[in-house]
Amino acid sequence: MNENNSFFPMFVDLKDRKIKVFGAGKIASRRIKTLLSFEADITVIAPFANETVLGLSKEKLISYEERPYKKGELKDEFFVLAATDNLSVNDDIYKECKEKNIIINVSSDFLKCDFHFPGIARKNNIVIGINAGGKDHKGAKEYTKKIKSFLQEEKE
Ligand SMILES: C[C@@]1(CC(=O)O)c2cc3[nH]c(cc4nc(cc5[nH]c(cc(n2)[C@H]1CCC(=O)O)[C@@](C)(CC(=O)O)[C@@H]5CCC(=O)O)C(CC(=O)O)=C4CCC(=O)O)c(CCC(=O)O)c3CC(=O)O
Ligand SMILES: NC(=O)C1=CN([C@@H]2O[C@H](COP(=O)(O)OP(=O)(O)OC[C@H]3O[C@@H](n4cnc5c(N)ncnc54)[C@H](O)[C@@H]3O)[C@@H](O)[C@H]2O)C=CC1
Repeated sequence: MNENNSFFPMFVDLKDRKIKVFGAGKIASRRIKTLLSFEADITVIAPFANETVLGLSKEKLISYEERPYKKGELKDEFFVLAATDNLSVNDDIYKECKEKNIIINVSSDFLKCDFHFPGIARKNNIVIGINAGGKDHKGAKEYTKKIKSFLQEEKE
């Protein structure tokens, strides 16, 4: 992993891309909502899902499979988010992705991320992604808030 340098902000077309999310709690659901706004094709796998995930599944905006991660299940995902609250499960998902060359983001370990999930501020066609290299989550959150309000206050 790249521990010293910054990550490159690659702006990617997610429309209809297959994304698997393991975990359906606070962090997973926040990220699923963001990814949906970029029109990704999302499957969520978790034994328990929160209201947000259940609601999105009911509206058929995502697929939800009520079960734990099964070793060997990954195949042709564009990328995978490991956002369970079980570190060893997150680690198993990470290892399978590495073996299969699938891009992976592990929310419990910044070193096990091929990419980081950014804070996002959007207005019309402008999309701004904020990242602090895994070294300052609070800073990323604060700058996201500041930039969001800057974009809102700006005249059309
Ligand atoms: C490296 C990264 C990898 C990735 O997951 O992609 C990562 C990793 C980790 N975060 C942790 C904790 C927290 N992260 C947040 C918030 C955000 N974290 C986000 C991104 C990232 N987090 C990636 C790049 C980070 C960077 O830029 O430096 C944001 C920007 C986007 C988003 O999550 O949507 C979002 C703000 C957006 C917004 O609010 O707009 C909060 C606050 C909160 O949730 O309110 C806390 C609580 C603690 C606190 O307050 O400090 C832990 C410890 C977990 C534990 O110990 O259990 C790890 C694991 C580790 O560091 O190894
Ligand atoms: N990157 C970030 O911004 C942050 C990351 N975290 C990390 O994110 C992870 C998730 O945190 P929360 O969403 O708050 O947890 P949560 O407790 O709200 O949700 C956990 C989810 O994982 C699922 N799960 C448990 N075992 C599973 C398995 N074997 N297969 C599939 N799903 C499984 C549960 O059913 C549940 O849906 C934690 O590891 C935490 O350390 C926490 C705070 C911020």
